[in-house]
Amino acid sequence: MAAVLAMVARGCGGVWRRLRQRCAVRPGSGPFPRGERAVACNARGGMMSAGKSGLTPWIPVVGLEIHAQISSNSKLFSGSQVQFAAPPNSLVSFFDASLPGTLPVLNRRCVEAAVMTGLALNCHINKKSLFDRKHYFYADLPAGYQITQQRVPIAVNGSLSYSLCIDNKMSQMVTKTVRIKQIQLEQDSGKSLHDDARSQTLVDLNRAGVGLMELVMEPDMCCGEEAAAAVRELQLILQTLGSSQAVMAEGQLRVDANVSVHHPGEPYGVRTEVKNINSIRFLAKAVDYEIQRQIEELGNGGTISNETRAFDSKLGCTVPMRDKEGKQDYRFMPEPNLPPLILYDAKSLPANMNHQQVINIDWIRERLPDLPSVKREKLVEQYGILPEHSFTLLVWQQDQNCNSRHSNEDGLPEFFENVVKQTQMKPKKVIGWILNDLLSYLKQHSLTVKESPVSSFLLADLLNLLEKKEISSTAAKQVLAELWKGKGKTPLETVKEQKLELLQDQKELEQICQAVIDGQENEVMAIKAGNQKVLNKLIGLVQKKTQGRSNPVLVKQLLEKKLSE
Ligand SMILES: Nc1ncnc2c1ncn2[C@@H]1O[C@H](COP(=O)(O)OP(=O)(O)OP(=O)(O)O)[C@@H](O)[C@H]1O
Ligand SMILES: [Mg+2]
Ligand SMILES: [Mg+2]
Repeated sequence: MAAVLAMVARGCGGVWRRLRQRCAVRPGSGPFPRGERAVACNARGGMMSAGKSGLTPWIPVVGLEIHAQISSNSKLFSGSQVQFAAPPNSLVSFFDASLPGTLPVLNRRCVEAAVMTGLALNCHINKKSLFDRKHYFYADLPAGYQITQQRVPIAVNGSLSYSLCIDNKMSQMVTKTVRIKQIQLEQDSGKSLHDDARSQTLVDLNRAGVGLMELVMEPDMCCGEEAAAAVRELQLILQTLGSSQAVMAEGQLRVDANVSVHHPGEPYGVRTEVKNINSIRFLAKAVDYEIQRQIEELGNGGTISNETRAFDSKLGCTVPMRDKEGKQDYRFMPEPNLPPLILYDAKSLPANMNHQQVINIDWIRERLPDLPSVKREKLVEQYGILPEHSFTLLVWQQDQNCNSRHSNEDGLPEFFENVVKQTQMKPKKVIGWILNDLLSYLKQHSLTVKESPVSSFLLADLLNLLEKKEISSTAAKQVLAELWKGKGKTPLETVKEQKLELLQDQKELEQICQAVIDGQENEVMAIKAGNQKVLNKLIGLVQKKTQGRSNPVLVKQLLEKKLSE
């Protein structure tokens, strides 16, 4: 065990600690009742787990398949509208319902979105990709097959870099990379609505035929935290590109987590697949649960079968759904109604070609927006803020996108930049006001940046007063609290109304300092005996007496002078 514990170094240490605490607190009970276990990271960032005996470490392996709904007005092969929560079966064309004689017509927007996503994820874009039929029987799949890209997908061999904090500390971030095996275009299925009361199942085909990108990642991850961080970054990239709104709560981003464990030097273990996880928090929990369950099972002499499981968010565990397709034959065959999808680049584009009829990969590449990683780098370079602060700015924006459905609106980074443009305060100081003060208000009131009653202009105005030493930072916080009430007053008006101007009268300030010194004999003795920390208490008392209107630097000087007399 000691050897395994020594490996807690990077990445998933927080998970390890939580799991260990759970085991320590509830020995022999809970979801993993037997045996001691530990999960830690090895040097390459992988998580290692000791089984029952504690002698043979386990290496968990995690690979994700992600279905991202393409942001498009119409479906992948039909003109039906795409809309969330429309009345059941109100957005269904004859093709979506698989009426005989109907044919697919490929949606250009969906292809462009997949190319954009592939380029953003450093993929090779195949200039020729193929469509296939994947057969399976289910009530919400009227054709009996799904059109997908099994043999030659549109994009292959990419990578996604993502960062995660060690032990939940923003200051200790590591960056990792997961390989993207492929991105394929495919149709979504309909939805089965189970009516338990009447023991019947109803089918809604609104979602049938909506364009999806399936992103298949290589099994490069090793714990729930890594999987969660990778999906977070992917979500932000998709939203930045506009290729998917990626709102998980609306099923626009669904994750299948493949998990296995094996001993070092041995081949990968049999994987189970936890299907359709629709929240990043649940993803992390499902993966970690599944790792522990498999270790437990194998440690007790059992075996892992290649099965499909679901995550029960109420119980916090995974449960079997059905056996995996080792037994199920999808009977893949080429889709006869769709020719190969041909894309061009600047070199291969035929002369005199009508641009409306072709897709030029280079044209799309040139128009890619700045990706989140580039945005973060620019923020750090341009404004000198810490990398972890740039991270918080973008992650907060992402949370907003997911909650507010305005994924393309200006977010926190833009707010920060606008404040910086309008104030003389240094960006390094401005970021503190945004991340500590503004964010806590927004969080408290569950508001988006757009809904903030304090605009970037107002905040800049306030910070200018502070910069010009017209108010103290304590007073600035009071003004911010007032501005937050949204009464339409300017910071200066608020300062005047509440009499928060900095005390300029040095004589008055000296008198107040003297009064504080006279009333704090013990503290004065402590300071004189060399305990300088106590000075802060006296500064605080002066601030209190002046209702935060004194300049703490000046107060410190005055107190020091008086105490040395
Ligand atoms: N031993 C393993 N442990 C964990 N994950 C694995 C392992 N082997 C493969 N994977 C992951 O399993 C996933 C396989 O996805 P892929 O789409 O290729 O096949 P599939 O799950 O059989 O197909 P589908 O679910 O689309 O019908 C990939 O994300 C891959 O990284
Ligand atoms: Mg797959
Ligand atoms: Mg799968």
